[in-house]
Amino acid sequence: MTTPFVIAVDGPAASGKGTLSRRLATQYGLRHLDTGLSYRAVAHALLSADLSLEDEAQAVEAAREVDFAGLDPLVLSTHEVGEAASRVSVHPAVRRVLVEKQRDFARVAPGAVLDGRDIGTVVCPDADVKLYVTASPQVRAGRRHREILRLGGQAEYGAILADIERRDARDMGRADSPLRPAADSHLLDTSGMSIEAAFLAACAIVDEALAAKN
Ligand SMILES: Nc1ncnc2c1ncn2[C@@H]1O[C@H](COP(=O)(O)OP(=O)(O)OP(=O)(O)O)[C@@H](O)[C@H]1O
Ligand SMILES: Nc1ccn([C@@H]2O[C@H](COP(=O)(O)O)[C@@H](O)[C@H]2O)c(=O)n1
Repeated sequence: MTTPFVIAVDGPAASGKGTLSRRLATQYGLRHLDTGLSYRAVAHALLSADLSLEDEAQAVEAAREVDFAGLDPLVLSTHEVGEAASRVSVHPAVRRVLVEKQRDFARVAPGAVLDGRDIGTVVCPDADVKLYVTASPQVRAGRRHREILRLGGQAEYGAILADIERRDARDMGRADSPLRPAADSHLLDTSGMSIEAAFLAACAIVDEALAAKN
């Protein structure tokens, strides 16, 4: 493979894009970047410094400091940080800084799997494969609920569903880089699919693209 092979995976919260992306990266020997963590890192920096999430200039400063190698999913994966991330991600100047860093990551051989909300539409519009992973809000809320309980936490299904619907509305409704499938993306609705079935369906799509590239 001469030029980096890039797989773009987009989708709404708790759709399973991270799970799928990690497996695809392992399967195809690619690097993986969860771009949601970079928006979470900006939000976490503002929250920790007691700064307003509406303060675009401070958010840009925090975005410039983001180092993908130093992102800690354990610290950044809380509900509070996720909610704050969806608020800082509406700032266009923050997006510009993070998108440049994400593109730099994708450029390195042998290539990468990036997951997020705008990978196929904005970050890597020329990606070799674009997947749009989704599932109904009820299915996604059920998965997240089970995940939290499995990890020993406490959560109420109704509150998670409300959170997912609010996050969808904000991510799909913002002016800059709203969440939407790229015109040339493959839609994977995993509402009735196991993790394994979703992975196999994605591999079939990637294998076809690899064959066409080589
Ligand atoms: N096809 C599937 N069937 C059942 N459970 C799934 C499936 N895909 C993912 N899951 C589970 O759903 C939960 C959410 O998955 P994951 O964290 O990959 O979603 P995500 O889209 O990356 O979420 P976020 O955007 O919030 O980071 C996890 O517990 C995961 O194990
Ligand atoms: N490419 C991306 C990735 C994420 N966001 C925003 O960050 C929030 C948190 O993302 P998770 O995937 O970790 O849940 C998300 O709700 C988006 O608002 C983004 O804008 N672009």
